[in-house]
Amino acid sequence: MSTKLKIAIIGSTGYGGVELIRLLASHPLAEVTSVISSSSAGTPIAEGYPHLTGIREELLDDVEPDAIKAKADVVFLATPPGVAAKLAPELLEAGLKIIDLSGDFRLKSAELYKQWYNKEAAEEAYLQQAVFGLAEIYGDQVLDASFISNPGCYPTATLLGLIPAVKEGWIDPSTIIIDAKSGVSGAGRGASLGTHYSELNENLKAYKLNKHQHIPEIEMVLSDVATKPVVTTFTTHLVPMTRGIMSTMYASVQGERSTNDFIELYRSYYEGRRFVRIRPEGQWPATKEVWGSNYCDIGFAVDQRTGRVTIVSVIDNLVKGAAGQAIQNMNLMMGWDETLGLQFVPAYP
Ligand SMILES: NC(=O)C1=CN([C@@H]2O[C@H](COP(=O)(O)OP(=O)(O)OC[C@H]3O[C@@H](n4cnc5c(N)ncnc54)[C@H](OP(=O)(O)O)[C@@H]3O)[C@@H](O)[C@H]2O)C=CC1
Ligand SMILES: CC(=O)N[C@@H](CCC(=O)OP(=O)(O)O)C(=O)O
Repeated sequence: MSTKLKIAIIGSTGYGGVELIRLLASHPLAEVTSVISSSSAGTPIAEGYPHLTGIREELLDDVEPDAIKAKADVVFLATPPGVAAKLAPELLEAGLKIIDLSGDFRLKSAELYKQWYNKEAAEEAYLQQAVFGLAEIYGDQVLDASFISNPGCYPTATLLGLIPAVKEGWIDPSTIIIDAKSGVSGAGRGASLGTHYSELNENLKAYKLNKHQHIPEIEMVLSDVATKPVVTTFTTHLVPMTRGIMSTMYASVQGERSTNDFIELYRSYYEGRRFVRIRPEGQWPATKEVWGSNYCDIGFAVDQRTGRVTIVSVIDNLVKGAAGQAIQNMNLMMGWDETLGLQFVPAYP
């Protein structure tokens, strides 16, 4: 009998779920024992995803908590907002470990959740119990957790790019502007007018200005790090590519700091964290340079003329922004090396 950790994936037919399947297929200590769908139970997952032919031939299971409890030790939820809020509590109470990829448990205020997601929040006790799994920053809390709320894709790129400078007081948090761009897989597999080919191809669109649900998530963490309330301007754009997020951030520098000072600060802050790579002076990361990998690459340019720093941070939204970071959190929860099953070299070109 296999001694591997048993994994169930709810939402396995979505982009986040199918990326979990891809990454977990080569995990040395974990195996997927149930792929779950609320709409296609009883059909083979490879029918909707032929790239899984010969890799995952089993039928999709229904969302049935008792069956999940019998088949799994850890449950990943890669479901739309509102689903995990209802499903996670019962699974947690049954003793399962939960990693939720949706936004349902990230915000610790039910009121904020309702305001930004336009839905009723999960029960207060569970909002408080869920650990915000930004692994490089809150890894110590993840170690003891049985319930992880995986950060959003944009917040992952943005926060990893901002936290050291905010924490050290090297930038004025009230001046931060975040200009973020995402590939279309960030919107999930469902078809919509805004994401179909002829709307997207040869096009660049800003969306959800001042209304994006990741604004309170970014502000929650920056306020925690700055130990005072921080508000930011955060603008998202849709780019005609499949994977990738670039967050370009601007802020006023406090004190005399060069580009190299920032590079040294970040290298020291992230020392030993294998998934954050700090670029040398004059080199700014591109999304293709992290494609298919769990890396977050960060580059800097201080402008002595304006007194501002530009910070460029890139991730693959489906890996470090979703499934990869979720597996990194699982590794930490289990007391394993955080890089297990995640040591991919980015696919280039
Ligand atoms: N795409 C990305 O880059 C990122 C996504 N996320 C978040 O992860 C979650 C999943 O995103 P993504 O995979 O892109 O979305 P998709 O739309 O691609 O997939 C969502 C899946 O959820 C399942 N689902 C829908 N309703 C229910 C329900 N009531 N009960 C159980 N399952 C349900 C659907 O499968 P079925 O009908 O078969 O059940 C669907 O395949 C979202 O909350 C998203 O915001 C977070 C970070 C990055
Ligand atoms: C390109 C695109 O549409 N991206 C999505 C990201 C969705 C996401 O990850 O949402 P949660 O973090 O709330 O789960 C968006 O901007 O809403």
